[in-house]
Amino acid sequence: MRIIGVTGGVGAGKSTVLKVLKEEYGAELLMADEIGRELMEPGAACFRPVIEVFGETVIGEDGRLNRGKIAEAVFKDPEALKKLNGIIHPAVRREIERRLSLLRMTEPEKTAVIESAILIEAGYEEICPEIWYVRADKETRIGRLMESRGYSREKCLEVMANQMADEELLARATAVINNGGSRTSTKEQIASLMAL
Ligand SMILES: CC(C)(COP(=O)(O)OP(=O)(O)OC[C@H]1O[C@@H](n2cnc3c(N)ncnc32)[C@H](O)[C@@H]1O)[C@@H](O)C(=O)NCCC(=O)NCCS
Ligand SMILES: Nc1ncnc2c1ncn2[C@@H]1O[C@H](COP(=O)(O)OP(=O)(O)OP(=O)(O)O)[C@@H](O)[C@H]1O
Repeated sequence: MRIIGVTGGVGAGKSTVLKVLKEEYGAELLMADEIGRELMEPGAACFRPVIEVFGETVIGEDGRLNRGKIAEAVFKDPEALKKLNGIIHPAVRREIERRLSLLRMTEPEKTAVIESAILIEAGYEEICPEIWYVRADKETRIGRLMESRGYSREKCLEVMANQMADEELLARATAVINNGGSRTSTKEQIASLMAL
């Protein structure tokens, strides 16, 4: 089974690359933030531990965790982010490894893609022989995020400040996808990498 790790900063285009890998190459997607989201639902493994650290005030009116409130707390405070990561990452990692072993048994011919904005920080180099770094310059990313998600410039900068620098990601990646241009150009780069 080919295992590819896809990383890149907020708004760089990871989801866009993943969509191509799934639709055109039948890849199986393992997205850390989506799995993290599932594990934070009421009754799931991380729900209570998060409340124990951040207090009852992070429970929303619908009884689920208020992600906006948690984001406000952690992206301004590296210590709080560390605590949140300490709860979410081990649980996400276990779930990803469980899904990978299942895939290895049932669909070994498939390509599995693990995606996270903080793939390297969270230690996934250990299980991903390939690390693809999806890249676009800061202003392009901010412009896209403001338009598509309604993020403020300040929010983009806050999240970026908590992510690994471009130079370090370039040094650690086994391949780089430049997503600062057109979607067609990105698809062509993916095609070259998939042909390897
Ligand atoms: C802080 C939380 C609750 C905010 O949720 P919210 O729905 O508002 O935003 P979302 O999850 O889409 O995150 C927005 C962006 O922030 C960045 N980000 C998320 N978690 C982290 C982190 N731990 N460190 C650095 N950047 C992060 C990513 O680029 C992400 O796309 C959520 O991001 C979270 O639980 N993060 C910790 C878990 C984690 O590490 N997830 C995997 C990161 S991909
Ligand atoms: N080559 C491109 N040209 C134009 N728009 C793009 C391109 N690539 C991505 N986008 C748009 O930019 C936005 C951010 O891209 P995407 O959601 O793929 O980023 P991401 O890396 O997954 O972000 P996050 O870390 O927050 O999950 C989206 O609205 C997407 O449609």
